[in-house]
Amino acid sequence: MLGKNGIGKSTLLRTISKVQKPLKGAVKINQKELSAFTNQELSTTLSLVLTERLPLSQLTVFELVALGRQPYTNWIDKLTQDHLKKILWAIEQTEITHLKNKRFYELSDGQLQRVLIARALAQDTEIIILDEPTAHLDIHHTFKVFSLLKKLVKNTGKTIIISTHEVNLAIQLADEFILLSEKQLYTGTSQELIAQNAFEELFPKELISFNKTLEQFVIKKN
Ligand SMILES: Nc1ncnc2c1ncn2[C@@H]1O[C@H](COP(=O)(O)OP(=O)(O)OP(=O)(O)O)[C@@H](O)[C@H]1O
Repeated sequence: MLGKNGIGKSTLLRTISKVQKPLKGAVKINQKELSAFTNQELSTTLSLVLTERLPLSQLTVFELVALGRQPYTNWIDKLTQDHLKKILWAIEQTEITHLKNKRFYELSDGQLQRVLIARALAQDTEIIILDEPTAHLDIHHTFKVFSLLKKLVKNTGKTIIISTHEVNLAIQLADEFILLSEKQLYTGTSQELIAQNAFEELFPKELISFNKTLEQFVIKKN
């Protein structure tokens, strides 16, 4: 999901994930109105990864990821072999095995982001929603998170929806776009959006412009 600052990306993601009520209209997941989902149903259908700082606690990385199993267990001390398997799989997929026993407050932003993705994976939902998952990351860690998400889509068939300002990277990696602009909402593949000149609507044209051949935004020389 792309759109300039303040256009409404987080609001739309919060609406899709039932954190807030729709300002207008309705949300349906698999033909069912979101308002008809119980909390239990929703937490086994959709997981949400936000960039907000977590409340301070003594939780280890393993325990934080294990919390993803809460919709199925309620208590960490009742983890069965099946739960354990899913938690370890999530840890392995996100390549955080070496961090398993660390306290989560010891982690770098890039490591924490992978841990939160692991928790969402452990939650085992069809849909994962991430609001600006690379907000505080350098270009290397941004790419690491993007390629991890791409790998997960390929390996698990999950639907992963992210909002991002990393337009150039998204054009290379995302299968489909939702692009919010003041005029309208565009959806489709990058090629479909390029054909509609949708990327040009993201930003004012004085400083950067969209280069259709490169399929990237470039800085204007003068
Ligand atoms: N459909 C809407 N109608 C009216 N107000 C809206 C709508 N969507 C969002 N807003 C308001 O616009 C403001 C910015 O929204 P939001 O934080 O969702 O934008 P954003 O695209 O996520 O911004 P950023 O990229 O800076 O994080 C908020 O005050 C929000 O309440």
